[in-house]
Amino acid sequence: MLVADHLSFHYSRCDPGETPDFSFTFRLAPGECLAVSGPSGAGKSTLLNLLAGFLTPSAGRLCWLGDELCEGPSEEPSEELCEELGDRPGENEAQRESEDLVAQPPWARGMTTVFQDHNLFEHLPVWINVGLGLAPDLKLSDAQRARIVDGLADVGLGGLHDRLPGELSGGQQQRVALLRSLLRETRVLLLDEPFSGLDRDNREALWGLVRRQQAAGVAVLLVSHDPEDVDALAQRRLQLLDGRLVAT
Ligand SMILES: Nc1ncnc2c1ncn2[C@@H]1O[C@H](COP(=O)(O)OP(=O)(O)OP(=O)(O)O)[C@@H](O)[C@H]1O
Repeated sequence: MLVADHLSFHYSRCDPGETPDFSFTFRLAPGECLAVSGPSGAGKSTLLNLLAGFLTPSAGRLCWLGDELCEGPSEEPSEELCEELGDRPGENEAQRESEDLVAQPPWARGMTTVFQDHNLFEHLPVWINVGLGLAPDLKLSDAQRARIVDGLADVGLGGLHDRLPGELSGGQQQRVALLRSLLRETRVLLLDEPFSGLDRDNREALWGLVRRQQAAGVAVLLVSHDPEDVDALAQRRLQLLDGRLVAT
């Protein structure tokens, strides 16, 4: 279970009132897909960046199956979270007061993020871009090479292994980026509008890959405005309003 308990943040360069004080509380089970929507500027990217560890919260806690990913210095955990973690309320209070923030770096969190921009390596061919998701040193086993070939075929890029990203359309680049993330061993997948601009066939193929991850126990947080994507994948949905996640 991924548990965010009053995970809080404020952009320090912003005046009070200019952006909300963000405070995120939710849980996400292994194999579950939670969809998050909200108006532009509501804080969806901020939420993903806090979960992934690219932003540092000012308070609150983030845990995966009792493993502390991030613990803020001042916030006392809710009774609900204590129950989940087997702590007693107040038990760690003295210790927490004397500590600074404890946060695991992004690479240690077991999370994979697919951003709206594709983040592909422009000088490397498609199959290597995908392979980097499986083995950063590119020492790929035969089984891993086969997964790349099968995965590229699954997302309709079967003949394009050796192309450079600049030789692909925007939608094709998006599929390469998504495939790279979906083939990675991960426990939480953070998806930021991952299917926008793709046609129905390609979206369905990618939904299939996400569902396969869920079946393997990967928890998915899907930021999307598209009701079809949400209906296809999400078991639960929340809205982001005024810096808080609320039931839709
Ligand atoms: N680096 C930053 N410094 C100051 N304010 C920021 C920064 N990044 C985002 N913000 C502000 O924080 C708020 C939330 O931004 P965020 O990008 O998380 O929203 P979003 O819901 O992802 O928006 P969109 O749907 O338009 O991508 C906005 O008011 C934005 O202007």
